[in-house]
Amino acid sequence: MDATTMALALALGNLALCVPLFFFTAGAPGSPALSLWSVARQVQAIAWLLLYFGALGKVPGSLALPGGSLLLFAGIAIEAGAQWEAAGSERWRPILVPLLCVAAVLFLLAWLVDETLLGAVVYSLILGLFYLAQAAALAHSWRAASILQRFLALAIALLALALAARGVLLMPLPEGRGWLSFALLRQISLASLYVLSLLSAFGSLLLARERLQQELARMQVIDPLTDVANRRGFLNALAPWMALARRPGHATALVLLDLDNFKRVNDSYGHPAGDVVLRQLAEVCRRQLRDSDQLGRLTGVEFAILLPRTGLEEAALVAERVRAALESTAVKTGRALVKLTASFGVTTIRADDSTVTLFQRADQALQAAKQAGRNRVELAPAATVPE
Ligand SMILES: Nc1nc2c(ncn2[C@@H]2O[C@H](COP(=O)(O)OP(=O)(O)OP(=O)(O)O)[C@@H](O)[C@H]2O)c(=O)[nH]1
Repeated sequence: MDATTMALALALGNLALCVPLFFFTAGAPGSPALSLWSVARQVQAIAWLLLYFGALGKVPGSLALPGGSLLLFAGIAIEAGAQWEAAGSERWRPILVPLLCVAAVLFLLAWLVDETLLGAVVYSLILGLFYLAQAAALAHSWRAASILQRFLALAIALLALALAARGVLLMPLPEGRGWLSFALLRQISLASLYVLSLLSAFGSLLLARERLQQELARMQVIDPLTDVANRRGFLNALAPWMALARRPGHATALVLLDLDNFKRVNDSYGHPAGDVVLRQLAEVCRRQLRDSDQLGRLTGVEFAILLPRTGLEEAALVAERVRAALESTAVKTGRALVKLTASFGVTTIRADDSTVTLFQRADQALQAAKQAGRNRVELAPAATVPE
């Protein structure tokens, strides 16, 4: 494919992507990353159109070539920014415009000095660099990344290097050497750019879908207010420990905790302030626990803590630690400092327990703590047979 046909193909391809994207984001505003990505693709579509009409002679080359190239830099840099945004980092924001300005100045200088050689060198290097920034965003959380994300990071990085290789090799070997001719380098660079554009377009769409699926799966087991496991998530985490409790020597404890007199917080400061207090107190509890422990929100202001490989007395100490941490915490809401306490019921899983009997026993201990004056830890009676 020659460069003119490729410019047309990429212009039409990007336009065909932008139109449904426009209606998609207009119907239901998507994430900032998706909106940004949509802008990036619009800018790339205009860039390719300009380059195409420039190649046809419909727009003067002195305008189309630098104008199209600068727009292309901007489109690909914004696309890299969208990938960083999707990766949860905002650090790209303050550097985008200065980086683009430096790229524009470098390219224009190179192009003015020597359009064919130096201009092509800087053009390839800048495009390669911006695509490498995209690959870096995809590789950012490598351990947590899906197979698709890892593949895209590697493929985009390799193609970006192939694109930049032209820039690196053109300076020392302007005529090429042996089989590595100038024409071949140009073909490799054009093909890399074409595949990069398609790969990052389809890859980004698939990644967006994959992230949505992961978010939906997460929402099924995570409480959105406190960001700890919800009832379903907690019961999922509990299930294997219920099974393990049938084997001797594997004590696992369950602690139920209920915030005391929470209704007063809502009544005095309003429900939104109550939400803030609830969120912060959940965080206080979480900070007192090990990574292997599991905190869950069962209902309104009732939480549960699963303590694997923990006996009754040790669990009582953990509960006491959480109780003391809550008691000493003052949460600042808009209008006041709120101090709250919680009551705790502690038990361990028994070999013949079902979740119903387990929670009943922990709840009885919790109610005993409430009746004994709140802000205390009560233990369920220890099992008469070894646990
Ligand atoms: N702000 C806020 N309040 C909630 C939420 N879920 C439950 N609540 C409130 O928490 C309060 C729980 O009240 P109860 O558990 O019946 O009683 P309490 O006032 O905590 O008193 P005791 O449990 O008897 O110590 C109710 O007023 C609920 O409306 C929530 O997500 N946000």
